[in-house]
Amino acid sequence: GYSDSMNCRPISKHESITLQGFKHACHAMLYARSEEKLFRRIPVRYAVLMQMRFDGRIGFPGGFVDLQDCSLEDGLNRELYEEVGCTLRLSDADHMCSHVTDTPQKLVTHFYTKELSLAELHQVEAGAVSAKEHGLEVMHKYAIAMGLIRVPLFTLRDGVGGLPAFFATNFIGNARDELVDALRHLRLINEERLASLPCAGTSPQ
Ligand SMILES: O=c1[nH]cnc2c1ncn2[C@H]1C[C@H](O)[C@@H](COP(=O)(O)OP(=O)(O)O)O1
Repeated sequence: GYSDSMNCRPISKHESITLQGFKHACHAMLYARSEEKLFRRIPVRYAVLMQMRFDGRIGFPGGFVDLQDCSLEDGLNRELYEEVGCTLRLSDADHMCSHVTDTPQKLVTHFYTKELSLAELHQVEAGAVSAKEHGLEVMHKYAIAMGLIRVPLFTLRDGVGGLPAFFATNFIGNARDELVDALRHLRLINEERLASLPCAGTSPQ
C-alpha cells in the first residue's frame, strides 16, 4: 500500500513525541450517521468529511502542530477552527492512530476521528465557507474548486462510480490509508466490500 511505499509505519503517540527532528501534523475525520438517500434510492449511510486541498489532493482537515507551542489536540483544534471554522473540541479520546515517515520529510501524522450528529456535521459544512483559510490555502495557486467534500461510501451500478472512483483519486500523504483504517475500524463499511475495493494500490504522486 501507499504507507509501505512511503516508508511509513505506525507509532504510538507517546513514542512519537520523543522523536528528535520530526514535524508533527494532526488531521481529523468528522463523520455522522445519515439516513439520507442519493437519488431517493441509494443509502448514504454515513456522511464522512474530507477536503479538496490547494494542491489538488484530497486529505483530512488539520495541519502542522508545533509542540513547543501547544499540545497536539490544541493544535488540531486550532487548525480545525482556522480551516473549516469548526468549534468542536477534539481530545485525546478521539485519537485513532499515528504514523511516522522520513520521506519526503521527517513527519509524524496523528489521526483523529469524531462522530457528530448529522445536524452538527451540517453546521461544520455550512460554517466552513466563512472560515479564515477557506479559499486561501485553497484556490489562489491552482484555481481549482476546493473545500469540504463528502466521501461517497456507496458503489454505483456500474461498479466504478462512488467509492471505487473516489479511491482512484489523488490523496495527500497517508490520507487514503487513514481513511481505509477508519472505515474498517469504525465499521462504516463492511470488510468484504472494503476488500473488494482498489484501496491497496499505490497513490500516484
Ligand atoms: O489528511 C492527511 N493525512 C495525513 N497527512 C496529511 C494529510 N493532509 C496533509 N498531510 C501531510 C502533508 C504535510 O506534510 C503535513 C501538513 O499538511 P497540511 O495539512 O497542508 O498543513 P498546514 O495546513 O499547512 O499546516 O501533513
